Amino acid sequence: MSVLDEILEGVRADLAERERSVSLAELKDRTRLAPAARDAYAALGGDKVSVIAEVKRSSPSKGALAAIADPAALAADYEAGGAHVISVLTEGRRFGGSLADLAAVRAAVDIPILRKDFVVTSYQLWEARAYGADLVLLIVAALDQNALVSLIERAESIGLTPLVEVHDEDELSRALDAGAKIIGVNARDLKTLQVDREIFSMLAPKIPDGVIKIAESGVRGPHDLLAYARAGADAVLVGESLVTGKDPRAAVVDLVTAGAHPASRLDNGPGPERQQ
Ligand SMILES: O=C(O)c1ccccc1NCC(=O)[C@H](O)[C@H](O)COP(=O)(O)O
Repeated sequence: MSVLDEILEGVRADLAERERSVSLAELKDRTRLAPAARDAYAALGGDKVSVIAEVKRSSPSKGALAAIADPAALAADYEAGGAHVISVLTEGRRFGGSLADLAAVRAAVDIPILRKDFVVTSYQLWEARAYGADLVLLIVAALDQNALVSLIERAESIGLTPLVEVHDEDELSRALDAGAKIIGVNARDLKTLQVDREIFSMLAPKIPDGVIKIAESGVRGPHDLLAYARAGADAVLVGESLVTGKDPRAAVVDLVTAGAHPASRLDNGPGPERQQ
């Protein structure tokens, strides 16, 4: 069984528990109290390289990373540092996250929030909206094509912006066939946990203009952001190096500053926002 399969097994068990305690109808009712979804395309599709800063306590690859007693305070620091989107890991068993983290972060920041989890049913999309997310991660490797297409459609229909994650060419063509408008290329292979930053450079040229390209994982500092940017990234998603550093806010400032530098866009052509 791969690491991803093990994670999915736990996710399905936890999901079944939540479905027993909160009905879908109740969840849909709760979404009426949630603030209107923020515009993720505006946050990610500008002419600078955007920064998605992640609230990440632990991971299957590294174990415990940071205690993060107050995820709202960390997210507020990220926002003060200029982050464009906050990613909140809500998976509990391997990442130490929760929907309570998502709600706390929603109450603390005004920028869009990504629910980062292993979504396998539309129930989780309603949860994401009910707890204040604006974007939701859909991992191609975790879904068959019918499920991927229907989750993208359902997410969009309830106001969530899907970020569709791929790791190889086959997954990329499935994401494009399914109509993904924001694609995250994860340098981490979720089956082996190996990180290979070159995967982004290999896949980015195959992603059509007008689709937002996000480089996920392995960003240790501005030099990695710049390398991803030169390979065509519109945004980077950063977790470990922010939560393990001494000053997450200053680290975000450094990334945002690098992303705003004209050199970061040299080989990149116009950003999605500036295309017709
Ligand atoms: O981080 C892991 O070990 C991991 C293992 C299995 C599935 C997903 C995993 N991480 C999720 C992510 O994609 C990252 O949290 C995100 O891209 C940030 O990566 P990093 O900056 O390298 O922490």
